[in-house]
Amino acid sequence: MPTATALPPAGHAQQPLPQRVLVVENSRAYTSMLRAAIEQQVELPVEVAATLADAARLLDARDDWFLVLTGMVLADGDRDQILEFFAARGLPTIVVSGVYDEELRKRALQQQIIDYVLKSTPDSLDYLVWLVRRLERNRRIGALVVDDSLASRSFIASLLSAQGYQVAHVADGSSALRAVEADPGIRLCIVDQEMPMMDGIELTRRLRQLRARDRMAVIGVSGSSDASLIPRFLKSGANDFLHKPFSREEFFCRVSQNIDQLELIGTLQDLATRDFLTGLPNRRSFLEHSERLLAQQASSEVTVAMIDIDHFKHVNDSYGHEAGDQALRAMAQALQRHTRANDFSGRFGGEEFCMLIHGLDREAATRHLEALREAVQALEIDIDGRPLRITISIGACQRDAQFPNLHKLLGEADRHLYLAKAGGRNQLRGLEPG
Ligand SMILES: Nc1nc2c(ncn2[C@@H]2O[C@H](COP(=O)(O)OP(=O)(O)OP(=O)(O)O)[C@@H](O)[C@H]2O)c(=O)[nH]1
Repeated sequence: MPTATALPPAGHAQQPLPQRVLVVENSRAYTSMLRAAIEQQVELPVEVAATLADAARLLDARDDWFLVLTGMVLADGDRDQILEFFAARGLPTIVVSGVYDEELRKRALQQQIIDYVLKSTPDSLDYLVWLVRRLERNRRIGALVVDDSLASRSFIASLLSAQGYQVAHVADGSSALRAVEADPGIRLCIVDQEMPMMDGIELTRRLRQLRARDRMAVIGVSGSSDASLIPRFLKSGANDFLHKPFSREEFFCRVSQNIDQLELIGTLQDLATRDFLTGLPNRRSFLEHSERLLAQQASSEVTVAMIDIDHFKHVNDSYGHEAGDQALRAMAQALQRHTRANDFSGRFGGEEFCMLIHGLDREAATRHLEALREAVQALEIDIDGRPLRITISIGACQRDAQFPNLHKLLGEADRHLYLAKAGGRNQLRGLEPG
């Protein structure tokens, strides 16, 4: 039986995570710049202590500390005492030092200190802001270490845990494939090459069949001096490669860079597929997703609904464009609340929304859409103390032999939407019996 030591499942942090950052530093000018940068750019609360005694008092007073950034020149402790003080508390700690001292840097990095940053470099503030944001986000990212050597995988897992990741580790390729299949929260896999049964390159190839490069980073590791390993790993779908032995710093830089890249791709994908104002999928995304859902649900009942806010021009004209935007956001939230787990909705454009419902017959789909219409009618949107009410008209169409594809369904739903408007608005058309 393979040895598989899985730490808590990755990617499912339910409880609110600690948010507070402590800056321990005696230079007021630097402290206030650092505090402002973290509070404004990362939006985390920051508190400041000038001495170890201050730090102890603040740390003891609450239990929601996430991170410490400490200087090395404090009135009540020398460098060793400072390092020991924070190491003993077990809090993730970054050393921010005024002078470069190679000996101190080495010692600091051995003490489970996350990083040693020289504050005199011109971009140290930017780097620290990036680092704090990275560590904050890592806590919601699952990482998997695959290595048949317990010592090696425990070491890599401990490096990742120190950077905040939710880490699991397994001893072989088959367990790794099962873990990734079971947990969509795993976004990083560190894969050793030399493993019996399935080597790292083969595992990477199989991992790629489960999850694409833009959803999970795979980093190969090996102590072998075989120069062909790196290109073979990369050609099999790895994002990067690390040669053993590597330093903690190199490991951190490589992993962070790969995760940064995944997040950047995610942001670009969001920009391309989400509507900026409401956060709902946009027209293109709705059409693509619906085509896929329709193909998958070839046999079940499918309803397409076009939903349009009534007299929306009047909302803009009477309350202002900003109020109109607020109404669109409120409408989008109501729509999301009425979108069941396997259904899909989006903003089609302007004040027009759409929904794809599956598995409901005409009667049930009618009840579902009527409930949405009534929920929107009951909304009271607060516009600077003035309540704004809106209604919606809905045109719907169920898939059958006459309307077999998305194009025809949307066309017919749109025709019924027009009838709903012409019939007096605030009503649903298209699902009447007979
Ligand atoms: N505030 C705001 N208004 C928008 C946005 N997109 C479109 N609109 C406005 O939505 C209004 C749509 O008006 P019409 O298409 O004439 O329809 P209507 O007034 O809703 O009337 P009926 O649909 O016939 O009930 C226009 O005034 C657009 O300027 C947006 O993103 N924000």
